[in-house]
Amino acid sequence: MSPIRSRERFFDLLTTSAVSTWVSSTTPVRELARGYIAGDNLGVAMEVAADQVFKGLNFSVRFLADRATDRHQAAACTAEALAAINAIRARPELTGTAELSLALTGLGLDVDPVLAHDNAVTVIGAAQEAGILVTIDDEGPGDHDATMQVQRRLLKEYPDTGVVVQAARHDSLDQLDELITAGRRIRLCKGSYTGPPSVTLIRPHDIDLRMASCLRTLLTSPARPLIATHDPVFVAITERMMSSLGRTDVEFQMLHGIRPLEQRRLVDVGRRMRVYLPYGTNWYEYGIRRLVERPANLWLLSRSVVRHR
Ligand SMILES: Cc1cc2nc3c(=O)[nH]c(=O)nc-3n(C[C@H](O)[C@H](O)[C@H](O)COP(=O)(O)OP(=O)(O)OC[C@H]3O[C@@H](n4cnc5c(N)ncnc54)[C@H](O)[C@@H]3O)c2cc1C
Repeated sequence: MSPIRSRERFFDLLTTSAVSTWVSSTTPVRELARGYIAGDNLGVAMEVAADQVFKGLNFSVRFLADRATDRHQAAACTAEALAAINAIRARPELTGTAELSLALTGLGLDVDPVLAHDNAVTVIGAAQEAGILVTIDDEGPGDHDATMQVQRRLLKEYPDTGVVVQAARHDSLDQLDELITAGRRIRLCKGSYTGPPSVTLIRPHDIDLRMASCLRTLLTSPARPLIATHDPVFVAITERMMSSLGRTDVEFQMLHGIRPLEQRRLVDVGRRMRVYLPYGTNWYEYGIRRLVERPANLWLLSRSVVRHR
């Protein structure tokens, strides 16, 4: 089985309710997973954001909401995004550095795509007034098509909205073709989710080749490239292409807790760097996804599961 497929199976096992109750209370796993989270609440996340800004980084906050299963939950998630906008607004030192990453499932995508759209409009409108950028996350193959439908509508109304392209999808280059337009903010990442073989590439080598093609397409386009990777190879290729193409508008993006020294190095050499700051008490699934992405963590995770059994 491909390492990516086994990683996804392991993630599925760790997020079943019986195992997750145990693993989330296992101290080393809990501590490691929480290293990827900016904090349990908005107040703490804002302190982390201010620290990043002090160090010369920009940031993107993401509230780790449950998937909304009714309008009430979707409204609560919308209210949290508006609270984040107000919290950023209240701190003048954060002016011009902030982005919100939005997961449409939190805003009601499962309940009704129209509801998710309307809630996103409320958030994007408020963010725009406050000078804060917004990017729509791609939550994986199960949500991709519904997300794209809502996103197409949002892009007509708010063309500055940032979008995500997961290189690992078979249709990633077609997606770039559809999305590329002058100035559009496009976040290119390898993609965290494995879908059926008809939807996503499975072999790491194939994903890397596709990432390279997407990178070339994006960097030679008039869109605004947001390169979301920790991979030293792709950081180096991006830097080399930036100098050969004379592009200075490229933004690097990395996740909180991953390669912080590299994040600082990029700032020190004059690159634009944004760190993604997820926050909230609902940290388990996000934290475990990050842990299984790193082979070095698998031993620790396997030991926790074996002890559980
Ligand atoms: C700002 C941002 C937003 C993102 N948004 C999305 C999204 O909307 N949808 C989506 O599917 N994916 C998203 N991703 C995740 C992305 O798709 C990858 O899963 C993730 O970034 C790992 O891929 P990589 O390019 O770093 O390469 P990899 O080959 O996975 O990793 C390269 C190197 O980075 C380091 N590294 C990577 N992951 C970890 C880790 N978890 N812990 C410790 N070290 C690590 C290791 O040194 C590794 O060798 C986002 C990533 C970023 C940075």
